[in-house]
Amino acid sequence: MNSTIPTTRKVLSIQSHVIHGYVGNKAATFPLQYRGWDVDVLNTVQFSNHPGYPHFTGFKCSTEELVEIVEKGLVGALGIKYDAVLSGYLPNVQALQKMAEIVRQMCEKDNNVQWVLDPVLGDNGKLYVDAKCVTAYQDILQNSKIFLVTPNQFEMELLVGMPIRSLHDVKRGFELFHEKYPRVTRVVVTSLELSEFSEGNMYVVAGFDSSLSDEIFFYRIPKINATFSGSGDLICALLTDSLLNGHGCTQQSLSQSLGQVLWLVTSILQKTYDLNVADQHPQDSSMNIKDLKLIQCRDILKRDPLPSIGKPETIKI
Ligand SMILES: Nc1ncnc2c1ncn2[C@@H]1O[C@H](COP(=O)(O)OP(=O)(O)O)[C@@H](O)[C@H]1O
Ligand SMILES: Cc1ncc(COP(=O)(O)O)c(C=O)c1O
Repeated sequence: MNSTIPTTRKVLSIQSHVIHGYVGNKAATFPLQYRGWDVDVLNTVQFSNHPGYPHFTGFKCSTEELVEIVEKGLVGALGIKYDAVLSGYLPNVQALQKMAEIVRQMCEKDNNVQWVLDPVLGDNGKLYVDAKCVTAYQDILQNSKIFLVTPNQFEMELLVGMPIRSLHDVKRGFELFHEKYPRVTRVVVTSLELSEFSEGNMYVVAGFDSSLSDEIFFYRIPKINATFSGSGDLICALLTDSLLNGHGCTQQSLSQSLGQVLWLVTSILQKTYDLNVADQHPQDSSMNIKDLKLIQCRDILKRDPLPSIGKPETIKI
């Protein structure tokens, strides 16, 4: 076999599906495919559109259906070897626990499988899953070897059990996270709103890689004047690509990968915003942007090599 031909990486993505719009698997699949991944897509729910719209219809998969597809089908009968498993929204605590147990075993049996876990719990102080999922995620993070976890600010607060409002809290939060969940190697906390940066209208995105250093790093991102659904699912998928796809010769550090992924996400959100402004009827002043314009952003997704959003700042633990 010609060793210069790169192998195509395989990921199993376990997330929600919407027929219209781009959240969950709809936000992850196209970007991953466009960046060269073979994506096996397991949809945990099938909704007409995401629940941020006033109405939606659809159905949820039962725990038994989800378990059977992975255990009997993908792993059992087909014996597929994945490079990564990406887990996101699961419809109830039982499905979350069972699916996590299956993924944990997949990673234990095969060291090559890397688990990227997005602990989908809620946003802006509001849970959008059963409260029992909080302790379920805490147990999963304590007991499983996980490559990367991507909580938002609220989810990180729930996982470490303290409010995070300042850079000092970020430092303490990461320390607590590492004490509580030593088997999790990398953490990226997306869109932190911190007291130090409230004036400048900035988000902070912070990361820590326990395998590399004792430094927390963070990027400041100017806020676009809108809210987006699916941006969390998008950043998680793009981090999976950047950290595990082996673009270029050397494996990148988490901090380098995050800088490039933030360039991609910011470019996609800005283009989505610009297209929305161009499409808007004058009476639609609310900038609650429901659907990412992922297809219109395909040229952005294809950029290689990727620029970085800037240089990270660091905090010593
Ligand atoms: N209004 C915004 N302006 C600029 N960037 C944004 C905005 N909303 C989201 N993002 C980007 O999307 C990423 C993920 O969004 P976030 O809101 O943290 O995810 P979640 O949907 O999981 O809460 C952030 O790290 C940030 O880069
Ligand atoms: C079922 C489901 N999956 C995924 C998402 C997207 O989450 P995020 O905006 O955190 O990426 C939503 C948000 O509305 C959702 O309802």
